[in-house]
Formats: sequence, C-alpha cells, structure tokens
Amino acid sequence: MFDSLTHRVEVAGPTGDRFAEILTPAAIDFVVKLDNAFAGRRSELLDARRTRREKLQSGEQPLGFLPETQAVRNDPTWRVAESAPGLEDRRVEITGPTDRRMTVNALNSGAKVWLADFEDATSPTWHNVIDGQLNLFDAIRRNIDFTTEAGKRYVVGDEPATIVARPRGWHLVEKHIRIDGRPVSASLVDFGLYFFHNARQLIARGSGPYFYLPKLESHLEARLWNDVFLLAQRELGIPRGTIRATVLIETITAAFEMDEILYELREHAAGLNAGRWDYIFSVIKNFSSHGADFVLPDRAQVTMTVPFMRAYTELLVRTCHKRGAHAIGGMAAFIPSRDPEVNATALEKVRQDKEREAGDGFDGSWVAHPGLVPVCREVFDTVLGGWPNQLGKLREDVEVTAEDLLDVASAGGEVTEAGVRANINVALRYIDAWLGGTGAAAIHNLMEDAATAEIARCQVWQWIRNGTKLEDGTVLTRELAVEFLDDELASVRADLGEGTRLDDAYAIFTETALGEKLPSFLTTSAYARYLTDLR
Ligand SMILES: CC(=O)SCCNC(=O)CCNC(=O)[C@H](O)C(C)(C)COP(=O)(O)OP(=O)(O)OC[C@H]1O[C@@H](n2cnc3c(N)ncnc32)[C@H](O)[C@@H]1OP(=O)(O)O
Ligand SMILES: O=CC(=O)O
Ligand SMILES: [Mg+2]
Repeated sequence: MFDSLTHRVEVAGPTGDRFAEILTPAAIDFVVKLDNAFAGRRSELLDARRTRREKLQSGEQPLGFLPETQAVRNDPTWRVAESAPGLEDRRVEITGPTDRRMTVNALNSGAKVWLADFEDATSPTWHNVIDGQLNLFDAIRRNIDFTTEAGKRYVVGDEPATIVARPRGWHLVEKHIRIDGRPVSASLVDFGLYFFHNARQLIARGSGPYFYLPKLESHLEARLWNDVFLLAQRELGIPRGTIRATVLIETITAAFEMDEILYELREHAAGLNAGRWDYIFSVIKNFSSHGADFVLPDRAQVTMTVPFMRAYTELLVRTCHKRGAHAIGGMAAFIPSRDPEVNATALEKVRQDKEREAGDGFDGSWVAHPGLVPVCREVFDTVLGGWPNQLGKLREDVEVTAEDLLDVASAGGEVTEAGVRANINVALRYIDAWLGGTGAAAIHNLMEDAATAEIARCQVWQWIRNGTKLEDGTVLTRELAVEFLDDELASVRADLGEGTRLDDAYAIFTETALGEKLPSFLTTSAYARYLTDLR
C-alpha cells in the first residue's frame, strides 16, 4: 500500500522476484499522476466508443470521413516529426511477447525493430506484465544475458533491434494497481512504467522511448495519447517531441480518421501500421447485425487482396507518405514449421504478402518469427534499393472512397462447416493457452493471438445472428454451433490431454460467441474473471 499526497494506492498482485525494482514508490507515483490527469477522459472516450458502436449497429449513423475535420485532411502543409534515431529504416519488424528468452531472440533476430508486446501477444497476467517490464529494463541496460538449465546461452549481439513497446489498449484495466479502490488503465500502467524507468536510458544510448499504440477507434483517442506524452515528458524533464508513436490502424472507425490521428500526434508520430487482424475483427464486430452484405466468409478466405482490405492498406500508404510518416505492413499468420512441405508453403505465403506490401509502397513490415526475418528483408531490400524507406513514393494514384472501405461484400467466398469448426477449435485452443499465461501460440501451423481469436468467436456469432447458410445449404443455428462446439471440445481435449483450462475456455467461448449480445472484447471479462482473483 502506498500513500501518494492525496490518494490511496494499492499494489495488490503477488510479488515476484525483483518486482520491487519496477514497482518503486516513484514509478507508482508517476502512474498515479497519469491516472489523475487522464482517467476521466479515458472513461469518456470509452463511453463515446459504446455510443458510436450502438448507433452504427442500429444503422442510425452511417460511417464515413468526418465533415468536422475536413480542413485537417485537405491541408497539404502539415507533416509529422522527422524520424527519430533507430527508426529511419524499419524494413523488418519482429513482434512478440516480452518473456526473457523471446526478448533476447527478438533483439538478435536481424530485424530493425522489435515490437515488445503487452497487447495481442501477451496474456496480461500480473506476472507477465511485471516480468515483461523487468526484461525490457534489463535488455535496455544490456543486462539480460543468461544461460538455461540445459546450458543454452542467450547473449544480446552487437546490433540489436530498436525496441518499440506496445502498451495494452484503452479498453483494458490493470486490476493489480488500484487508486482509491479503482483499477488503473492498463495502457497507463504499461506506458508509465516503461517510460518512467527507461526513457532516459534509451536516450543516453542513442535510441528513444518509442511506442506502438493499439486499437484506437478515433482521433480523439490519439489526442489523449498525445496529451499523455506531453505530461510524461514534462514530468521527467525530457524534451517535448522525444517520444515517437506508431499507431495501429486496426479498427474500421480509425480507417476513416488516419489523417486526423497523425495530425493529433504529429510532433510524436512515426507512422501507421496496417493491423489486419484487429481490423477484420472490428469490421465483423461493428457490422455484425447488418445483414448478408457484411457477412464475411471463412476466415481463411479473408485475404489481404480482397478489395475492401486492399483499399484500406493503400489508403494507409498514401496517407502516411503525404505526411512524411512511415507506413508499416502487418502480420501474415504463416509461421515456420519443422515439416519441410508446410515450411516451404509458409515461406512462400509470407513472401507473397511482403511483396504485395513492398510493391504498394509500405516502408517495412511485421514478421512473427525470427525464421521469417530473411524473407521479409530480402523482399524489402529488393524494392528499397539503397534507400531506407519509400517515403518518396506518394501513391497519388490511390483514390479510396468510403464505399470502398465498406465494401465488405467484395470479399466474396463462402462459409463452410469446416470454417465454423476451425474457428471454434482455434478459439478453444487459444483461450486455453491465454488462460495459462501464453498470449501468442502456434495452432495448426498459424500464429494465433488475441486479435485472431476475436475474429474466430465474432464470426461464429455473426453467422448465427444472420442465419448464414453453409455451403451445403444448412443454416447455422445456435443449436448446430453448440453441437460443433461440443465435438471440437472433445477433440481438442483428446489432443491436449490433462492439465488444460478447456472448461473455462468453453465457458468463455459460449459467453462471447453464442450469447444474445456480442461482447466488445473477449479479453475484458475473461481477464476480470479468470486472470485475477481480485474483485
Ligand atoms: C495480430 C497481431 O497483433 S500480430 C503481433 C502479435 N503476435 C505476435 O507477436 C506473435 C509472435 N510470435 C510468437 O509468439 C511465436 O513465434 C509463436 C507463438 C507463433 C510460435 O512460437 P514457437 O512455437 O515457440 O516457435 P518455435 O518453436 O519455432 O521457436 C523457435 C525459436 O524462435 C524463438 N521465437 C519464435 N518466435 C519469436 C518471436 N516472435 N520473437 C522472438 N523469438 C521468437 C523461440 O523463442 C525459439 O527460441 P529458442 O530456440 O531459443 O527456444
Ligand atoms: O495488431 C495487429 C493486428 O493485426 O491486430
Ligand atoms: Mg492488433
């Protein structure tokens, strides 16, 4: 228990090895200052999200470019800040959770940037949150080398990737830190602890405090982040404009506000990223009750080349380059395999994905695994030639309308029984892993994380709600989905054996995919109920 000047602050989580080095009174005080300044605005913006979504879902409000910010979009004169040290060349970025082994492996992967993830790839147990901070703290100070019990040595090499931390989104709370009995925003905890401990060290070492900002739904949320940055820099005496943020455009509403988001953050903005998985999730969620024209086919058929996804990525490149910001591509879910045939297919799929992005003008892209760094690098090396990026490729040929972004029917395709079963199977396996503390997992040769699991459960909900016909003419009813769920549970249980959390995964799936209402996120209630016993 800490007493700041005016607040009662409780740090309630179990204490682990060296946690006190992160949870110092000064660091907690810094988080309290952020909370004091921004908790109210955060909750107003979350209310605004709810209202907007209800209006969208009821058909009361159409989605389009905002009339009130037209001047920002039309003004050709403003640009974002210059690239900061270590962020000029972002041709390959590796993403992943912040456990100790992965931290060293990511830094050594040969990627230019490591997205150190507290979001989609992390199950936010208290241990993962604070241990992740410790690993970053040690990595930044080059104090992380270790040897496993089996004798394998992990040593950070001479040219480690630039670290860009991704705090959790605005929708999540951290229940283990409470101010006056109220849980603190998880975004402010992840950002605040990382910035407080590391900003000065990073600058002294020729890098800087850099962030990826996830799941924004509007430019007002970007404005909130910008104000967080201004306060944080002021508090620590760090020059204004030192922070750099790359914003994930991964909601359908943010796709209509790309210019505005860059504008709000312009003195701190480094770029935008096309976060395809949450984007698909957001499209399904917002138009889940809009009828057949908004029903997406089996997940495997929603590729990046279907017209409405292509429109989104091309608009992103055009918007970024007009403003001098980097456009970063997203994550192909294919990962290396020990099976040579599966491996060759995965590498080829990733190559095609990166070739499309590099050809479209992206400045770099994400990979999920060190084994994919070479293919991404090779593709971007070829297109970039001697340049560090493609900022000069303005893509003025791109014209994207609101109709293009909303032309969900352009995906075509069909819904199959195999597709429904695959979603259920993957969701059960992923939620089981997440409950066990693993936030990204290899399932059926694909990378799965919180965003892809959200797609899996939302699709099932949407298909039932719309009485979708499977390819054999059968209508997907709730009863049929329950039959599939029971079958898949039995099969996954047989496969995984003892010691799983499958009963809880089943309950979470039932609540978030088969209920009357579609919950906004599966992670919010699952976190409160299963990842913490604090009420
Ligand atoms: C929608 C989005 O937000 S995408 C971004 C969020 N998702 C992610 O970041 C996923 C990141 N990727 C991963 O977590 C992993 O690659 C997985 C879970 C998909 C597969 O992991 P594994 O099954 O452990 O892969 P595999 O056994 O092939 O790993 C081989 C080695 O590579 C390392 N490795 C694998 N992926 C990564 C990574 N992303 N970063 C660092 N090291 C990695 C493993 O630690 C392992 O190292 P070791 O030999 O020292 O033990
Ligand atoms: O965060 C990335 C995504 O695709 O979602
Ligand atoms: Mg995401």
